[in-house]
Amino acid sequence: MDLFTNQIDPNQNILPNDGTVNYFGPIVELEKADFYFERLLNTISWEHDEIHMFGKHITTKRKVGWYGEEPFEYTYSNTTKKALFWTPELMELKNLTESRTNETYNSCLLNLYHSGEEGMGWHTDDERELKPNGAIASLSFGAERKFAFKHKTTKEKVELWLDHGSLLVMKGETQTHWLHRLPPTKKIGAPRINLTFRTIKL
Ligand SMILES: O=C(O)CCC(=O)C(=O)O
Ligand SMILES: [Fe+2]
Repeated sequence: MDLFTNQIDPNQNILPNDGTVNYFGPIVELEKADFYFERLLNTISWEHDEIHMFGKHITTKRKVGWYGEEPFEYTYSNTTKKALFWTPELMELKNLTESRTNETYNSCLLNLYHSGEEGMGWHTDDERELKPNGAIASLSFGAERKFAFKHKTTKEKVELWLDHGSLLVMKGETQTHWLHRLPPTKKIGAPRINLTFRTIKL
């Protein structure tokens, strides 16, 4: 079943079972969201992601940034990155996200998608450095994009649109039972920046 949420209720779990995902809709007003998009675009140390998979070396079109309260090392797809210290905007956005989600985070992975043709394939955020079942909060700026969940065993799908300035949180057993992705599309030309606040195990 495909579900498109048009009514926004942050208390509603958009997953039918095996995890919790809440969509808050936009949590910063439009002008502020435009400001953050511009600022993040110009101040984050964006780098192409180097992925080592199946013996191949791939450079993604999408760019990434990795920040945190300590120089945490984070390994995914056989690449290790060392976190840079929070920028002022990241610190503000972290505080806002913590107060809205009632959770704490110590790091943030940023993704810059230059257009709809860049996306992210099916995956779970369950790297060994992350606190098991820790909340992952996702902030989006720029082009509105579709986001999808797929249950690992039942294959059930849940889809929604992530708006400019919006917040989504994935909690509980979500990463154990569900995959998620950002599908690529030729219909969207504008760029998008996504921030996922995470907790690295100390
Ligand atoms: O861009 C997004 O909305 C999702 C990013 C994501 O899933 C990730 O960084 O792990
Ligand atoms: Fe993810």
